[in-house]
Amino acid sequence: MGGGGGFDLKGLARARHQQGGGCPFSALVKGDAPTTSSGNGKVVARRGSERRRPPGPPGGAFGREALRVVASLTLDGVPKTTLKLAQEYGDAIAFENPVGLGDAAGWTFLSSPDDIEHVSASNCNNYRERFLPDSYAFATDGKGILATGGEYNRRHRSLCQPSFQKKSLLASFADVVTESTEGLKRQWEESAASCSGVDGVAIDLPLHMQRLTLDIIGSVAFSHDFGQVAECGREMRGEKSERPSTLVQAVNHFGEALAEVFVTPMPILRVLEAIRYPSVTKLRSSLGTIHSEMRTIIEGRRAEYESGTNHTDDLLDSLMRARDENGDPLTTQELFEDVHDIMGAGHETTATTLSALIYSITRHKHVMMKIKEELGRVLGGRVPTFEDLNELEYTEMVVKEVLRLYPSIPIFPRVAAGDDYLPSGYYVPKGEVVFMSSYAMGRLDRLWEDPEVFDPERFAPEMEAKRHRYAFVPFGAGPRMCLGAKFAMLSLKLVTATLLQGDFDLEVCSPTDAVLDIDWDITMNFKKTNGIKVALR
Ligand code: HEM
Repeated sequence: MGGGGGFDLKGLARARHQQGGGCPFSALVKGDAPTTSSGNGKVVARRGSERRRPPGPPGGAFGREALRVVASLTLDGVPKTTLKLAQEYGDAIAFENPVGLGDAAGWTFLSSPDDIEHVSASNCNNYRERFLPDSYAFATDGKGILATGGEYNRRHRSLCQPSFQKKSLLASFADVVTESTEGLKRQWEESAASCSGVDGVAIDLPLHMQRLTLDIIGSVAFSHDFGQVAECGREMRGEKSERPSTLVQAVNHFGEALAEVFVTPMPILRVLEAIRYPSVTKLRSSLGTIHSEMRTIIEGRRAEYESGTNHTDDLLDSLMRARDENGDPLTTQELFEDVHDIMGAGHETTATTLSALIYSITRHKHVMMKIKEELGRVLGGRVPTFEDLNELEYTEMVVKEVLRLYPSIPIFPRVAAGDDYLPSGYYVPKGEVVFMSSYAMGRLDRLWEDPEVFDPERFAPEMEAKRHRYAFVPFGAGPRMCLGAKFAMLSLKLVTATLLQGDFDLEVCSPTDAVLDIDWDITMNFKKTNGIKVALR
């Protein structure tokens, strides 16, 4: 993977060597450590013990090394920087925050499975809150699931979670996935059949996957057809594009505007709003449009319920029927907030993973052959269903290998509610922001043999059984784990199984790297178009 332009850590290695190979930058802070929790979640008294901090950049928060790390974050992006840090410093690294930026005590980056298990699961009560940039709370008014915490998050999660766990609902979502993908497959087949040139028809894979997943999430969430797969067909036939619907435009504008102001702190966002700064105005107006369009849909659905004419069975229906422990339903406003949040969380993440998935399969001919063999054996040309999922074992191994190399949310951060000690022995003070990097974990050679090699066999059941459960965490872990993980896995497998049974051959046009040097945009999703083009023949 690309490492250009980043920070040079030779100085660190030298310093480590001079100090006898240990961990030279660990700060030892003497003091009365408060009562804290052990790796298995039990409370242990650590009074009088040394508060050993993870290593940090020599020279402190304002030293040259720290500045180089900041430069790397800007130039290489957060995921690649976390990998470099993990390779150079080991399982944990801490940055102090002497000026109290963002109210964080400091920032710790973790990449050891034991520490990840401790923070995300076994001692999760100390790390319930997610750390997200202010822009997210600004855009969602502090509502929804992703950016909230405490009792609010618990109530909404518990109301929304059953929709992504109930077998009957997942089975009907699976039908939506295959139906939309069949639509795209037909467009691809028609284009391939009508193309006489030897080079085939080149398609912009990320764009097609974005459109496919928007159609899927629209149908699953509230039985709405965004008409994006049809747009792929029109484009491929060289027909005039249809003007996108108001809702599609608003969804796209919202994503663009959020990316533009993603790392802007709240006070500045407020000022930008007051002076009607274009990105903030775009954010507000697109959200207003999504809100009013979806409110109309939600109110229409309520009216159907009341008149007994409702025939849909989607996420919105499921949430309308849901009741909390007091028997209260979600209000119309809450329904909007949760459905919108879930759509946002599930759309681009799945689209970008699918791009990396189809690319990787197409690029590795032996993988393509093995998947096709499995599809032929299990499905024999028919459309896959929910019941087939368990049989598609090799396809699942390939999906997991793609998630290892290209987790579309590469980092999942938490805030420490109280002082704590990690299984690695390091001290975490209250208020510390703890970053867990699934990207770094997926590419460390202390966790994977030849991590840069694309090899689905590492996810064969016997190989998985030997591995630490928390070495592979593309969906995060613990009580804040991805709500849609099952649905995402189901979608990734079914889209692959449907498309690869199409009457066309797929060939990579560009790029040609075995492992993609993917860039993440500021919102932590892969950049929209990474120049991935495949040809249909
Ligand atoms: C390949 C696709 C996806 C990936 C890699 C992914 C990954 C993640 C990750 C890493 C988190 C943070 C977990 C943590 O902090 O422990 C997350 C949260 C979340 N995801 Fe996904 N996700 C995907 C698809 C989806 C889908 C399809 C949906 C729903 C339809 C969804 C809904 C959510 C929600 C609601 C949260 C917030 C949960 C909370 O804060 O309590 N995700 N996802």
